[in-house]
Amino acid sequence: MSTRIAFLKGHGTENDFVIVPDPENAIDLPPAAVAALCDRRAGIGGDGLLHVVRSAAHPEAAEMAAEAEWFMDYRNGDGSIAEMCGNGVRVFARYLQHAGLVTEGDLAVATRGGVKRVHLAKNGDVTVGMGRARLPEGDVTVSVGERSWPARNVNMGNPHAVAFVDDLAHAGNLYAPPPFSPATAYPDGVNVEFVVDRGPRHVALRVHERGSGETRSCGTGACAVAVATARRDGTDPAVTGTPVTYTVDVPGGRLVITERPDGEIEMTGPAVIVATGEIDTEWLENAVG
Ligand SMILES: N[C@@H](CCC[C@H](N)C(=O)O)C(=O)O
Repeated sequence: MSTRIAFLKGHGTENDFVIVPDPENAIDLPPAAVAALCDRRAGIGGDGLLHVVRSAAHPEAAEMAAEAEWFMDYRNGDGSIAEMCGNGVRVFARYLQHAGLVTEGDLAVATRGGVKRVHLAKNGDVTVGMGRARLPEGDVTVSVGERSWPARNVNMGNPHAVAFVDDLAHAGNLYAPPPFSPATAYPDGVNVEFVVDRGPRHVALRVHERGSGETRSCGTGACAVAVATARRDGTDPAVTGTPVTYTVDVPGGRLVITERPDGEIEMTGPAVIVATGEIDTEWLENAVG
């Protein structure tokens, strides 16, 4: 007889997630199970999965338990693990509110990228303190077909390569990760953002995410883009002493990113729970094989 596991489905600017509440970390979710659940035809479908666990119950988060009760055990759609997911944190916080585990206002969420401070606003927006970006040195070129562009390395806990292009269509179909030169530039893979200008302090992006393919939004990617654009525009707050805000349009909506002179970055955007349901564990066991 099959048993059932509760799940929810949510998204943040259409970066969508299967949410699996599991406070005591009792559900085994190997990569193949995550990939089966995120499969858009044979599973529930999602760019990634948010495993909701009490920090104290997870070996990777126990040290953060005093600061943050809940750990976002984030997985990419292919089952791989990533350090951080910006849209994921907003949706994670929205789930905690939806489940009555937190109320509107401020909370802390443990992630593999450290504890993130989150604010659930009355208007439905969610703001996350994303920490500081690192800008590793290195000249990298990203190509699509005949075109190639220099890419800026920006690390938001997870790696990003940001390329400014004339037209987002030049990024092509993004079915596969765009090739880099040197090919060894990112041994652990990378998320690639293609960026165009839309107006003063306003850009738009398309993204190919490591472990998920082209997605409709990437929160860490939008932060990486804002950071790279500020350096390009001469608005780097560490230099000007003034915070800078960029509006970043993604295919699935809009994110607003502010970087302060101390390097701290805040991201604001929506987060929505769209469905609840039950996973048939017999199906999942068969899918995993
Ligand atoms: N969509 C996420 C990023 C998820 C992780 C990424 N695919 C990686 O492997 O680093 C976001 O909103 O930040």
